[in-house]
Amino acid sequence: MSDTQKSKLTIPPPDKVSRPEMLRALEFSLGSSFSTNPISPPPNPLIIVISGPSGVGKDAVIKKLRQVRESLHFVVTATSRPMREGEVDGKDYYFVSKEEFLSMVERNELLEYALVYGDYKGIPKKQIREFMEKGHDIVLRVDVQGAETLRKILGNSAVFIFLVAENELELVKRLIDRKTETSEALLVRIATAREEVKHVRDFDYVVVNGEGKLDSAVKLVESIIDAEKAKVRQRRAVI
Ligand SMILES: Nc1ncnc2c1ncn2[C@@H]1O[C@H](COP(=O)(O)OP(=O)(O)OP(=O)(O)O)[C@@H](O)[C@H]1O
Repeated sequence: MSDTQKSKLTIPPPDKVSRPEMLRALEFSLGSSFSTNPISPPPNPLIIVISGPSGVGKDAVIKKLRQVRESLHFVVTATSRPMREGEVDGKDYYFVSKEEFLSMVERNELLEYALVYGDYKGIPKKQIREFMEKGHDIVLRVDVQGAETLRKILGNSAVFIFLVAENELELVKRLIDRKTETSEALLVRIATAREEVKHVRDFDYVVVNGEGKLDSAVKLVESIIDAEKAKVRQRRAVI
């Protein structure tokens, strides 16, 4: 009789013993006790880059995501653009002067920065490091140009999500209705958006933020995050 056959004999029928007795018998037969260690290690903190053309709804999606996912850290971008009505310094952006911004660049404090429509925007590195160390996932909101730079810096160590409207007309309507741009600025943004949508292939995921369907877009972003956290081969970003 083989060893396996012998050990099988020592296991009582399941209907004759309690669960603890059964566990003991199984452990005895296998020669080791059952582990309570997690089978998979905890997922790495994730960097999620959310991008898309101007007016597509990046801020709107992020605002909603902030309400439903408190564990995410939304990096506050530094910008030299003037504050819009209703915006709060330190919450929406860190509003700094052009001079202050350029000294942050000189001190190498920014992960990425760019001059966008005449204003500087950049991502403070320190904030990302601090929150990743605490185990938080990080959300970066950048324009398409910024996403391309970040891809060069971070490669596949971050997940890149491209937001689009259902079609060009809807995007233009949204920008018109927002009433935050002059006519000239509006024209530049629309012309740029036309070019930017061609860059969708550089991203990992595309999410349609359809008219009146903000909730669905946010749900899809949440599903992407969940799927990323369940990946066997996790991304590992080092800033
Ligand atoms: N799903 C949606 N349906 C209808 N309106 C929307 C939707 N998503 C966003 N909007 C509206 O469209 C306008 C543009 O959205 P938002 O300001 O979030 O865009 P953005 O991508 O952050 O733009 P920018 O890059 O210029 O800052 C806002 O007035 C916003 O309320």
